[in-house]
Amino acid sequence: MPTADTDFITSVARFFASCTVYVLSAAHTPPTTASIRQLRTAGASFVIPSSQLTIGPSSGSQINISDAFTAPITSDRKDGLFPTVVCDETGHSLGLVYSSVNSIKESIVTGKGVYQSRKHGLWRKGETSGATQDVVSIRQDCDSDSLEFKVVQHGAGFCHLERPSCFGAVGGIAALENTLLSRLESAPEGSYTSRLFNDPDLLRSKIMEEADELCQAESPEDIAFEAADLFYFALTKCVAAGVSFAEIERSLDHKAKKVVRRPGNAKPQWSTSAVASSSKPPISSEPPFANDETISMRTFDLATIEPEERSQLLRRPVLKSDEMMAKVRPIVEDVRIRGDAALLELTAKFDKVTLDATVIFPPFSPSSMELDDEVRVAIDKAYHNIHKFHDAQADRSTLVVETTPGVICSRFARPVARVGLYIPGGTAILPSTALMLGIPAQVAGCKEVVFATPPRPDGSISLEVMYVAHLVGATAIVKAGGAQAIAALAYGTETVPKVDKLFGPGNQWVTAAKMLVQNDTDALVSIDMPAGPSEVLVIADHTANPAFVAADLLSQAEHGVDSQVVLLAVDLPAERLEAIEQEVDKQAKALPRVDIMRQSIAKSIIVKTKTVDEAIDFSNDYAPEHLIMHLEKASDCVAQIDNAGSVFVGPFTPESCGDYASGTNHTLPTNGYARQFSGVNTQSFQKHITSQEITAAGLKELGPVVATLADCEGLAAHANAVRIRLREMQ
Ligand SMILES: NC(=O)c1ccc[n+]([C@@H]2O[C@H](COP(=O)([O-])OP(=O)(O)OC[C@H]3O[C@@H](n4cnc5c(N)ncnc54)[C@H](O)[C@@H]3O)[C@@H](O)[C@H]2O)c1
Ligand SMILES: N[C@H](CO)Cc1c[nH]c[nH+]1
Ligand SMILES: [Zn+2]
Repeated sequence: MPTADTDFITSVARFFASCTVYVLSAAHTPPTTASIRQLRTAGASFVIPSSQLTIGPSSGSQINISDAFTAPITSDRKDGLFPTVVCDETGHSLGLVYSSVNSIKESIVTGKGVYQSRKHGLWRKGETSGATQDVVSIRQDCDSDSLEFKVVQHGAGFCHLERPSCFGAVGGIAALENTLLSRLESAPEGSYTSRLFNDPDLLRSKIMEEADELCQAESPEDIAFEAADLFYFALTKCVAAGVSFAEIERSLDHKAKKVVRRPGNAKPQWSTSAVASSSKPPISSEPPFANDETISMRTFDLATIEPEERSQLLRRPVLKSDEMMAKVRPIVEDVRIRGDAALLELTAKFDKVTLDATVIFPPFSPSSMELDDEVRVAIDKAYHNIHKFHDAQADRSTLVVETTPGVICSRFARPVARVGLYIPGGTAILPSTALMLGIPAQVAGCKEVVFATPPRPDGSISLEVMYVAHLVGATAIVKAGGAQAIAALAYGTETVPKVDKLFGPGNQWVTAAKMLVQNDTDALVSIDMPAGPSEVLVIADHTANPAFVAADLLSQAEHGVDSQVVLLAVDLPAERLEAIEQEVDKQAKALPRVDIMRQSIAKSIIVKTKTVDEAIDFSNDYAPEHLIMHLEKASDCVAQIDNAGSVFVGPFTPESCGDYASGTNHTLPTNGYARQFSGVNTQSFQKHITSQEITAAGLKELGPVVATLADCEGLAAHANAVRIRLREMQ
């Protein structure tokens, strides 16, 4: 007849058959609150300090926990042993061993890995090799005839071949964690990981950057690529803080056990209004969901920020170029090797358009460019202004300088013969870019002018782009976008004509591909400049009209989620700045591309400055693509501008005019490249050749100088080419 005590023992034994025992080794005795909390967080039913291995009613029988744990286990082997899988804390298997009731009990009591050798009795792992183990948990399988030990392995590893696992190398996150731990201990000279350990700001920025990139990734390969980057930086943070991957897993398991679910909403700063989630956000005339969250920029005060923070503010929210290069390289290679077949496949993949052929040649049919009168007249007017300004820039004269009597040097321009013009068509089709690139090509006299632009969903090209192609005399139109279009133009395919120079703005795929092909000597192609996501910097003082300022900021923020706009507020009273911020919010919400603006504005900044000079210094360091000056003495300030793609002066000069029709070019350097590049102009389509003609008298004068310098360099043949003539003249 069962007593209360035997009932208790039976129920404890039954309970143990289905639970995990967590052992606190001698090192944890007495147990610390932290170690117990950690194990409880991991879901431990029992945390057993080795000094307290009995439980039960304080009066009456107490039960030894190791007895209770082993009671239900049965072996189906002749030798009565239990096959035991040993794995590390993250569940990677280290090897297969055997356990006996005695070895299990000793493991529970000591907290060390103890097993049963089939030949040599109890096997206290590491007793001779030093590769000991701390046992983290012991579990029975579903029918209680085999076990799993989770351990922290010390020394050279579990395997007798001094490898971490008997099954070979451990990869994935476990391997990454090991590498990070070894870098933390002793990093090789110049190790990037060690830089991350020592620079929390850099690590923070990388985590944010990678999280953003993961959100933007679309294809399965890109998502895997970005997630791996994010894991790397996140784990670096954990390792630096002494947090193991096992702890992360325990926290996950613990969360999974929670009965009450959190609502799961994002914090305000990470809601869709604040974070880029896709390179192609939905564009609709109505916001897809009611979103009343304020659309606002982050504000900084130049007077109170550290120099390091100022440098951070000068950086754009774009992907690092080496990361973009790694993504773009396979696309470019594919087109280089497989030509049209790859181009058609990539167009189907990225633009979701299945085409039979990619290139169309003139004459273009009238129906492919039939426009409303209003649009055609507007394009014609824009064409006129842009042509006028670019025609004036053409270098048609020959420069002639007589440097020494009888030594005549000259320089003259020739068109680049074959040019490729990229016209963006991702989130918006930009016929204006076709004008901005096609007109200077036409003025310069380029022989082959090849357009490339992503096709529309039905496989056609927009009527407006076709009309501009006709106006500027395009010789071919490639229906492709992104990196694949750039590769096709750079290398040529069976049908796409190869070009000598590539022009045009585009998203990060286009810009990275341009940078990549210009470095390939096989392509023998040059580029205009890196013209990536649009940006604008507005400097505003007390005279600025808040509605105008907001409208100018939004005009570039609507280009894409990776655009950035900057407002430099010069000594603005709080109410004035607030009025601008309210206008940004109000106007953005009334515009069709509000979803894009929510994301680009969230990455954008307001910087407060005390003086105009401070603002201009900041702007020169930022080197914006567009600079708008809403200043009392805007015209006077132009002389102070050293770095900018294009400058817009005064309250009645919206940047949009430069984008479309005033005459200046809108293809401009972004991402700070205005420090060293000009925007596209007519001379971008020209190259210069120098020439010289020297008379006998001129050579008599100059020849000895040349011969002396050639002697200095030890290049006797050079000197000889002069002296042979001088001798002839004597
Ligand atoms: N700096 C300048 O002068 C200037 C002028 C006009 C426009 N812009 C900028 O040009 C950009 C235009 O970008 P867009 O995206 O609208 O058009 P886009 O034509 O530059 O890019 C669209 C193409 O990108 C490729 N692509 C998109 N996501 C991809 C992915 N995940 N993998 C591989 N390929 C992918 C696709 O092939 C698609 O056809 C904007 O950022 C705008 O601000 C700059
Ligand atoms: N602002 C862009 C250059 O960064 C050009 C453009 C085209 N259409 C409208 N805007
Ligand atoms: Zn624009």
